[in-house]
Amino acid sequence: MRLSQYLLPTLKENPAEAQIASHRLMLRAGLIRQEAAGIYAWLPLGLRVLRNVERVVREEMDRAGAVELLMPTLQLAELWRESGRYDAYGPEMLRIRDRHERELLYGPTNEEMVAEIFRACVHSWRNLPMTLYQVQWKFRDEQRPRFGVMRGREFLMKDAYSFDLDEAAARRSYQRMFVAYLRMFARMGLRAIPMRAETGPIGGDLSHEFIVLAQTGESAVYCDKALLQLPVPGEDVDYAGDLSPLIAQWIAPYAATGDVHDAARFEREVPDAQRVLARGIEVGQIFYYGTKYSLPMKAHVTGPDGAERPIHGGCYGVGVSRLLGAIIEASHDEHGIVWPEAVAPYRVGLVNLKVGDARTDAICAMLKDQLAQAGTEVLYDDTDERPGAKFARMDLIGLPWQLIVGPRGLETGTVELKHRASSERRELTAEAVLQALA
Ligand SMILES: Nc1ncnc2c1ncn2[C@@H]1O[C@H](COS(=O)(=O)NC(=O)[C@@H](N)CS)[C@@H](O)[C@H]1O
Repeated sequence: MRLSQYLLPTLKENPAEAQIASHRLMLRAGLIRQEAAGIYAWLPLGLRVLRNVERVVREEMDRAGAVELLMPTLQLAELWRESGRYDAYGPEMLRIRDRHERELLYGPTNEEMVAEIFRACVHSWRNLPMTLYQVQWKFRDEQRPRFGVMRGREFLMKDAYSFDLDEAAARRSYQRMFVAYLRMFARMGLRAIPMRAETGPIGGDLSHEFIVLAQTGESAVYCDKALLQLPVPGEDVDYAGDLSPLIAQWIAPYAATGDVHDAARFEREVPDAQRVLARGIEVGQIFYYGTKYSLPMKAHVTGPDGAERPIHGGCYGVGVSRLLGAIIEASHDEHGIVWPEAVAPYRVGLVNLKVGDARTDAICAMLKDQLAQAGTEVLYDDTDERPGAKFARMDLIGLPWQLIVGPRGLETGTVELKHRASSERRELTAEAVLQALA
């Protein structure tokens, strides 16, 4: 992609309204633009990252056996009257009337709707276990949207819902999602810690939040340092097997957010040197809620004994748009964003220091084509701005690699390859660069 034909409205100054690094950097790097309080336009570079985060989430959900569908953002109010949550949900719910005066709402979550789809389509225990998921925009009319996409009003969520014959089976579905969450956040370069959590408006009696440690996080975090060193399950993890021993490793050490923290227990169980007191960002939350929705919504199946019974359910949410903020909070420096390779919008920023010079133009064209053939996405800075401005912008948008082509380097037949995260620079021949990036 040529920068001269791209939309990348970077900002020199820190916007006054941005209080945390990720909000500042997402605006300055031209990833998003606020259209209303808590409502953002996703500009080209930000959208590429959002799609990459979605890809990692989908891959791990699919690996764990979940099946993707897509539900509408608009829902009938009567669906929420069936579960009794319509009035209980409160002012966060955006209520809409259509031209026929029918009561609709912009979905903050989809437990009722997925139960309606399930009860219409599935009637036998032979179809279970089943976990359905979607990646869909949600609306919650937060009283104080803030920190950019971290607490928005319209935001992108992966929400999954499991359906099982009984509690034991439902807990196994819960364990599969727990492991899938450990994997997906690790692949995004994050260390997300599972913590027991309150269940709130979603309900149920078992829930874990997945928290990424960050100074600016909204949640207070107390945990055993052991949790920061546990190995994340590999891609060969056996989802059909018993995940209990693996899960036990992750829930044995003390971990709690401020609202459920037991100070006495923390002091008793965790040696001083192992105690972590930090702040964190909730990037995902999973719930087991049994028959909370299947009873009122009559989501039943016929069991092996021929009797009808309500399914046992759970739901599993990931803040897909929030993750861009969380990743930046966890991975930036004084020059800007440092994207992990798995989610970076482009892998290489190719900088031509003398656009219009036949030799630099030719080398850049060759490198861009060769890298594209090798499957490496390149953002080509073919603008005629000064080198200093080009370097600063490349550092700000945080692509993993910078490939700098200038007349002086070409005198000695070399180009410069810079690794953004380590700032390590190497003068290499074009061939060596292609090898290094293979
Ligand atoms: N206002 C918001 N802005 C951005 N992300 C949010 C917001 N509210 C929640 N999230 C993200 O969405 C995730 C799931 O939200 S939730 O309320 O915990 N869970 C649910 O809604 C369940 N229905 C999941 S299936 C949260 O862990 C958080 O990462």
